Amino acid sequence: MTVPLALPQLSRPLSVVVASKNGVKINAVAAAVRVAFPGLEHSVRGADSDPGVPDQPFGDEQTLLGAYNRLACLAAEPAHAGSLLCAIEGGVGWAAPAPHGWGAPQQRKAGGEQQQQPQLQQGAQRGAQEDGQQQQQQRQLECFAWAVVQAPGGRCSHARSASFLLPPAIAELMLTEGLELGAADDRLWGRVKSGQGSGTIGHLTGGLLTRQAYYQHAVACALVPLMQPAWYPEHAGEMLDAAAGAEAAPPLAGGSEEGTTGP
Ligand SMILES: O=P(O)(O)OP(=O)(O)OP(=O)(O)OC[C@H]1O[C@@H](n2cnc3c(O)ncnc32)[C@H](O)[C@@H]1O
Repeated sequence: MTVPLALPQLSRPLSVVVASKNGVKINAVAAAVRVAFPGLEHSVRGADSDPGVPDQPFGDEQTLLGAYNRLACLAAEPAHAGSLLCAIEGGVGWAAPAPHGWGAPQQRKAGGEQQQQPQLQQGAQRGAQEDGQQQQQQRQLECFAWAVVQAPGGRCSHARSASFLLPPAIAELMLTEGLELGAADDRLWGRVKSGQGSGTIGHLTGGLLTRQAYYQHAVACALVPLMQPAWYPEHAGEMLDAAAGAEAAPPLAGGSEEGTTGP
């Protein structure tokens, strides 16, 4: 049994602001909002933002920070009060290691069944450490993104995209020449601004999964608490605030209208 979506009842169209001018990100957010809140009247626009991390973030921590920094830029703009704010940051990092003993085929062949016994005895932690080092030695990179949303009421929620292994040739260009993923993709495959088109994932999957669709899922996942406030009590009322905004907010103590929110 699926849980019905909780569509916010708004007195005016929901304003959605995306922390990027990259059409891929704007379209990904627009598509996610359409799916998350079907039939809800809304507008979507992109705005400049500063991730405050290297142009090519490395690892989850830096990439998530970049997404939150972008969001902070939007939140600092008074004109965005009462809007749903969304930020996406693309990152790369060391590929997640396979369980101990599953890293390289030659290891499995060499160890055979005996190889599995030490795994149980030594525990997962040592295996993970060894294989983590192995990923670095093998210079295997994965690509992923973090999506962050801030409800009109101010509460944030984030989600990580799926990840995929980057081809060794791309990883080498990034690790040895310091290229961003988009630049490495363009160089290797003779493309132009691939990050604003189908993206590396689009190229590698023959269009089966584009960068936009890939990001749309991450944004939809970040929106889950806002789609189901009954199941996430901390998010209850966060979307309704958009409607409460300037028109319906009660006056502050003393009768002043100052401090009410709204575009
Ligand atoms: O205008 P902004 O929002 O900054 O868009 P961007 O694509 O440059 O922003 P990110 O910071 O999210 O991405 C970091 C880098 O990773 C690149 N990148 C990430 N995913 C990619 C993909 O699937 N295909 C190509 N490049 C990608 C991107 O082009 C950047 O060089």
